Amino acid sequence: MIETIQLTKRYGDLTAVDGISFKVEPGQVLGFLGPNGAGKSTTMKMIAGFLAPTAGSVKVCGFDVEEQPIEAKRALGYLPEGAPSYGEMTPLGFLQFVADVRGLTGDARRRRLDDVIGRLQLSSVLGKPIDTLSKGFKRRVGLAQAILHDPPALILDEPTDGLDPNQKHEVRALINAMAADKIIIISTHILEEVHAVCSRAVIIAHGKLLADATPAELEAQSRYHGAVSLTALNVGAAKEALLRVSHVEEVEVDPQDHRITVFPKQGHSIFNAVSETLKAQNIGFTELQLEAGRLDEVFRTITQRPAKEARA
Ligand SMILES: Nc1ncnc2c1ncn2[C@@H]1O[C@H](COP(=O)(O)OP(=O)(O)OP(=O)(O)O)[C@@H](O)[C@H]1O
Repeated sequence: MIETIQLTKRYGDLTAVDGISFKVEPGQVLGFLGPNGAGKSTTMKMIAGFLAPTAGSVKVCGFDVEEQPIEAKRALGYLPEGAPSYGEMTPLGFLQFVADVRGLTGDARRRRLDDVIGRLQLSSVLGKPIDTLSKGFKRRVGLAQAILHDPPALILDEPTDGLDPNQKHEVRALINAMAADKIIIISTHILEEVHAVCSRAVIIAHGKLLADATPAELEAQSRYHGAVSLTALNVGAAKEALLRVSHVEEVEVDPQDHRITVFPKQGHSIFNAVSETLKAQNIGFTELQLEAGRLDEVFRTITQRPAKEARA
């Protein structure tokens, strides 16, 4: 388990991380979300033991990061933001160096090197200076060093930032493949990532923890949760008919694509009634959908609310 207890970091007058507490169990991928400057990297650096907290503590697999730093670091793989490494080294040289630092020897060392080189598909670039590699390959080298000693816990700071869609997909697939038996924390401001890899999400802003929930629970906070959306041939007629369906609170038309969203009164389900009304009145429609909720809207609402109110 990774546990942060009232974790706090102050830089002079600025409180970058303000009393953050959460737990992550094996098999969970925790998405750490927040706007720029929220305190994500600072929190991750404190979990990884790269930065001492001003107050509070972190335990990694039962080891206190400040009191038992060697044991805690042994249990942890860390990909810092931007995946920095030694640009003049080759991936092979760099990974051999990390294997030395991690104390890997003999068969285990060979097996682990083969495993990460295969898993991250690094064979074709093993002998080229890291500085000359594409962003995607650099990120893969960074991930390879993080998982080289096969740690039970992983901290990945924006692992897909700046990657193209194919590279993002590859990195997410790798995280999913490792997720079953590891504790993984990834920071991101890409909300689709939460759906793609996270079993839970923590939202922070101005250093404070504002939400800790599953993606579905967060979506359920969206005003779009339970709404019904559709495209109609005759938008005006459809809107008029939909406003008369029982338990409909509001009907919105997107000014750009003219998609209609029908909002229910609180606690009511309107999907069947919407569909039946449109059919009964011969109003042509396509793409009728029940909305799960929109994470981007929940993220905006939570992070732009005053902190006290958000935590209430
Ligand atoms: N070494 C430092 N000295 C002073 N202030 C710092 C230092 N490092 C970070 N900060 C400040 O602490 C706050 C949190 O920064 P942090 O990098 O943790 O945010 P973040 O959520 O990771 O942001 P981003 O998404 O932009 O990476 C910011 O206001 C930042 O300017």
